[in-house]
Amino acid sequence: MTDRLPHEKGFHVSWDQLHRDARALAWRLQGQGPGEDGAWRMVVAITRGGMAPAMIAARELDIRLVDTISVKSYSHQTQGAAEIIKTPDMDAVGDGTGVLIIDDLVDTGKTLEVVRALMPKAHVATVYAKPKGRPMVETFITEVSQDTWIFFPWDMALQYVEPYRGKD
Ligand SMILES: O=P(O)(O)OC[C@H]1O[C@H](OP(=O)(O)OP(=O)(O)O)[C@H](O)[C@@H]1O
Ligand SMILES: O=c1[nH]c(=O)c2nc[nH]c2[nH]1
Ligand SMILES: [Mg+2]
Repeated sequence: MTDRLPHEKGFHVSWDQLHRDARALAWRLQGQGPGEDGAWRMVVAITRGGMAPAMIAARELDIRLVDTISVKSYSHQTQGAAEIIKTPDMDAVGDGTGVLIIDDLVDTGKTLEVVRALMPKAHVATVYAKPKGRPMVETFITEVSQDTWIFFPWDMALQYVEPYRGKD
């Protein structure tokens, strides 16, 4: 086992940055819904990564109806087939009109492929997007290259690093 990750680039996101970017996403979505005054009816967070940005966006957009969909596809950084293991309340979702689906990021788009099939009329928004999955998302904030791994604050901890001098 190596302590280096098999990805060329890392994009490290702090809690503060995530909060700012999720609020920017909400700002972009505000008034774009199909309801009166462009309101959205409901938020569906894709667990687990979508829950933090969904909570922040729901707060900013004053949406009280929030549900989750659980999709399992990655084990660490290796992807398998995407599978829905828990659906939201489909009576509330209906055909998806006025529903905002929120995730932290789209990478290959496989997760969103199965989510979209369940709620075809919903609006899909992610905070971050990689080029391959970008066509699966209607609204996003920041794009990173396909060979970048995004590190989220819930997967990291502050730790001591050696100064540059003395490393070699
Ligand atoms: O576009 P894709 O290639 O499908 O990848 C994107 C998905 O992968 C990650 O979730 P993951 O399945 O790792 O689960 P988690 O949110 O519970 O960490 C991320 O949060 C997205 O949901
Ligand atoms: O934390 C993560 N960062 C990523 O870049 C990514 N891509 C798929 N799934 C991911 N999870
Ligand atoms: Mg996820």
